[in-house]
Amino acid sequence: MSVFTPLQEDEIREFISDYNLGDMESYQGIQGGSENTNFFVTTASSGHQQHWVLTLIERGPVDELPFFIDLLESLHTSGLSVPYALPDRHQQRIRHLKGRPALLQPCLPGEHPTCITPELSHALGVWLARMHSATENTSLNRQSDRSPQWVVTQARSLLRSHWQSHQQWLAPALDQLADWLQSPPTMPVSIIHGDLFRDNAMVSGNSINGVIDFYNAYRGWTLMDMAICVNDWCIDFDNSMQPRIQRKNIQALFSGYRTIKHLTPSESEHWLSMLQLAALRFWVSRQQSWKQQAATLEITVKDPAPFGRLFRLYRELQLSNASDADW
Ligand SMILES: Nc1ncnc2c1ncn2[C@@H]1O[C@H](COP(=O)(O)OP(=O)(O)OP(=O)(O)O)[C@@H](O)[C@H]1O
Ligand SMILES: N[C@@H](CCO)C(=O)O
Repeated sequence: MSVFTPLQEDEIREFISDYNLGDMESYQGIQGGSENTNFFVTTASSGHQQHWVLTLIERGPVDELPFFIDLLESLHTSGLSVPYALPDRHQQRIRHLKGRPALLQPCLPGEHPTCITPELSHALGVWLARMHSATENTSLNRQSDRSPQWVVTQARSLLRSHWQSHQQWLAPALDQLADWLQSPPTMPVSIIHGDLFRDNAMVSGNSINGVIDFYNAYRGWTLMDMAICVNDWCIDFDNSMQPRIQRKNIQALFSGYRTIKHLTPSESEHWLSMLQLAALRFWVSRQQSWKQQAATLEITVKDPAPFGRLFRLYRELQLSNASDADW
């Protein structure tokens, strides 16, 4: 469920009336999210319908909302389709409803992708490169609360509690990642999405209509965004739940990215470490959500295990000295 704070029709109608969008025609709570309360809202003015998403921010970094509002405004201004916060008639973008910060954003058309093709992967690469180019030289800044060091520290703690059965291979893998982070490589940075899974993209066929849910965005390695996308979009799991790398989709994602941005030798050198870090990041965060939310039946908790298997696969590739050409 994702309507944590129910709203009455009158409350939504009054909220919408501050935006000069005409009459509210309909509204509907959105199921499926796990962080915030979202409603689809349709307005009509002079027979022209428009579709919006009303979000009540329930948790997360509320103090940092101005960063997210500025980021989305900046991406929107750069021509990227994102849910920027619409200003009301008083030029307020962040408002309050039922005691929570509330935003009204355009509803992006399309669906979350299910079938990932090389063409769609190429389009994703282009989209990522456009976002990175748009933000690399801005003053926008935010530190991640899930930094690489945080990921390794949390993983070591989980190794002692929930992941003891992985001790033999995982302990040295974490030591190696920690060593790598002791002298982090110099690689390009920008504001990155940080969570661009399939369920944070809206697509039609092989086109990306837009990207949503920027609440994990921060200034960091652009290669991390590539790795997060590859791990969700370009990996399938076979019948025995083992990860299978979809190489054509990875190549297409990179070729799309390269139409706008170059990759540096340092990025090529550290790609396998970045894939590991990205897999570990979500193995850790899903395991923590599992612990925290197992008792909350209303929230769908995603299975951490696939990211553990993926991290292990990358570790084995690293130990076998696999070159890019081998996989
Ligand atoms: N601007 C938008 N345009 C179209 N659909 C949207 C938009 N915002 C949200 N949605 C829909 O609502 C769903 C939940 O939104 P969102 O992912 O932002 O919620 P959340 O609670 O932060 O969820 P989670 O963190 O679990 O992804 C999305 O998967 C999408 O289907
Ligand atoms: N995309 C994340 C959840 C939201 O951060 C995951 O699949 O674990």
